[in-house]
Amino acid sequence: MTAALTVRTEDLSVRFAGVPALDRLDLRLAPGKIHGLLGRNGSGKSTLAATLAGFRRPDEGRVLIEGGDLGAAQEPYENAVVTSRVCLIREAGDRPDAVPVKYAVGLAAALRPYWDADLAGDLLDRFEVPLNKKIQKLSRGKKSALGVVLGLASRAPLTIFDESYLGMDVPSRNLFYDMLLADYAEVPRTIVLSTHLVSEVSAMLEEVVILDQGRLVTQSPVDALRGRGASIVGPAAAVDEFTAGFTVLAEERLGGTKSTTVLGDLDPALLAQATAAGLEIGPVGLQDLFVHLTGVKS
Ligand SMILES: Nc1ncnc2c1ncn2[C@@H]1O[C@H](COP(=O)(O)OP(=O)(O)OP(=O)(O)O)[C@@H](O)[C@H]1O
Repeated sequence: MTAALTVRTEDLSVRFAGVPALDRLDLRLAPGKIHGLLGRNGSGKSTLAATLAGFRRPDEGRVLIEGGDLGAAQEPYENAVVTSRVCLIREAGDRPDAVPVKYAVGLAAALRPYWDADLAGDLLDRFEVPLNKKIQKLSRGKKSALGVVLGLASRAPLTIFDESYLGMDVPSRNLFYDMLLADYAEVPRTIVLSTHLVSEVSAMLEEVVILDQGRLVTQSPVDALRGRGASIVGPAAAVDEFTAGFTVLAEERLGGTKSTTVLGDLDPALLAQATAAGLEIGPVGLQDLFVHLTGVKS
């Protein structure tokens, strides 16, 4: 039985040639949740994922992984007990690729204490990954699918997918999301999905970490983040009148109807005013908040 792990970073910095890729990060990833690790290109997501998985030694500060059958907090770097329980799947693969798929599957089965062979077989069938083909001869999408299979079937108490599924086409990615949710419901564990494609994964996430230029912008449950703003939909003139004075995150117009996403709290008096004006109030989209918080100009 997999028991989810808790991850903490304390004052974590990683530098390349003196330039910080991660800058004094203090984080806590709660056990048994699906976390989104979000940030623009170059924000430090892959560096953080690699450091959490023990692939990289921090330059300052530390990573601590605890709970489950690990018990007290331990650092992952050069620690085989921790790293056998932490599965990082990256687009690059990190596997020998002049060997058939079945070799990589056998290796994972030998190294992963919670490996589920039935699940692996089922997923290889569903993603149509041929067991006897050499990994280097697989298409990019099938290589990604192999990574997804190894990540899910490892049932590692901390499983990190670092944009490893982006090589797959949309139906395969949707299958990955479905299989991830189904297996996570059966065997809860701590999952991290690193991505800049926020809208695609936002419905699955329970908590998010947003990085920008190696620094922590925010760490928050998704619901709390969505509560930081609202979308107002209705007749364009009424929406414009109501949203004047708010920070506008996004606007969309279809004929006479407009949807404006704003930052800020809507108290009960404002909500009543909106209803009286015939406006509908909805939650703010994670993508809009992400764009705002990381300063992307749309
Ligand atoms: N091996 C390396 N050598 C030198 N600099 C690196 C190395 N790996 C990452 N960096 C730098 O560290 C910073 C963070 O990169 P990282 O790959 O962690 O970002 P990312 O958020 O995963 O980006 P992307 O979404 O583009 O994959 C970038 O400025 C990058 O150029």
